Amino acid sequence: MAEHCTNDRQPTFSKPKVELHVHLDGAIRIDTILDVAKQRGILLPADTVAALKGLCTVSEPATLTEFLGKFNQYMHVIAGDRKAIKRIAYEFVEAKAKEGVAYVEVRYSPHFLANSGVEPIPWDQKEGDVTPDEVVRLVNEGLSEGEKAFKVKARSILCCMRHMPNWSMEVVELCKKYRNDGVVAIDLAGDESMNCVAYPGHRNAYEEAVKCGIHRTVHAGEVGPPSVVKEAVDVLKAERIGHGYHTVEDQALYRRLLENNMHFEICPVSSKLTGACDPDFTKHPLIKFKKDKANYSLNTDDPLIFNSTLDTDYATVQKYMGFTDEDFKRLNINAAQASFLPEKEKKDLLNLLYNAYDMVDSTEL
Ligand SMILES: O=c1[nH]cnc2c1ncn2[C@H]1C[C@H](O)[C@@H](CO)O1
Repeated sequence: MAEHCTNDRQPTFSKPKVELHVHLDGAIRIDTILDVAKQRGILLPADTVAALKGLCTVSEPATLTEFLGKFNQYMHVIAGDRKAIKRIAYEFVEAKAKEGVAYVEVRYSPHFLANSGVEPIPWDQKEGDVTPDEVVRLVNEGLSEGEKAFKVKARSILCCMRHMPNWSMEVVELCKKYRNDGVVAIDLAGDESMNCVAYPGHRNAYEEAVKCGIHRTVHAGEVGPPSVVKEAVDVLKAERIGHGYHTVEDQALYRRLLENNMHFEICPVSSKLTGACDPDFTKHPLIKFKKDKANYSLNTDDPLIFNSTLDTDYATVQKYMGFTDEDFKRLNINAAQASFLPEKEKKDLLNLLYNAYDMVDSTEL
């Protein structure tokens, strides 16, 4: 995209930000993929940053299915490698610090990074000994070391995958096991255009999450119809909606979610390049969300694949949707309020934002 952020200019919104929707495996550095491939003796179809970037990124609007295919290019390099898994988590926090993020919730599928105790073994890997459980421990370690090194608060969300309902119960068990080690919620990601209705495996996992007080978000209404959003809210008891653009096509549902102050995790650049929304940003549903004072955040989703940074998203909505600094403050405060942090930590985060934004309290906006 033409309006990409470069490091030599001021960010669109230079105050501390909160990011709630970003995939760890969609946020890996290209040079790290090359480096790990070299170390592991894995031959890639490209051996320079520029060439590999060409294979891993989408620059023109595609479909969600085509976009998800990009993960096939590199996931086998990182999956099943303990050092690499920890490294991508650590480097992720470093990248967020550079973007001015004060708090981030990063999500991933533990099964997609494992090569043992997962059926089927993903990415055509040979069986090894890195289980989904160990993946979570390694990511927790990388995030926690990153937090200390880069002064960014980082928590994680574990993803169930739409096409893999048999993994979901284990995902919620991992959320329970690691709830005191940085895991704050469960998510349901993957190809909503192919699996519209959540399988019983997902429903059971979310029921268990409700029972155990595990926070819940669901990818819904990204490319799928409003009925997926309705199911996410009414059946899976989602507390936040990942994307949710197509909610606006069901007036009654949209009104209800506005009244209930449902939080939408909006990813502008992603929504164009996955074909989720009209590529003309001046027709984006976010304009309606903004007009209606909906509760939403701005997020990168998969910065590796979109060749973007958080600033790309901020610059896009500033340029095409008239977002101002006041709008950015308001949406970041909403993001902090919708975060899955415990109340005391949420309050601290909100105070950090109020101070940085020269605000006394939330009633100012
Ligand atoms: O935008 C997305 N929609 C649905 N699924 C997604 C999106 N971005 C990434 N994913 C999938 C692919 C990843 O491997 C997985 C876990 O992070 O989640």
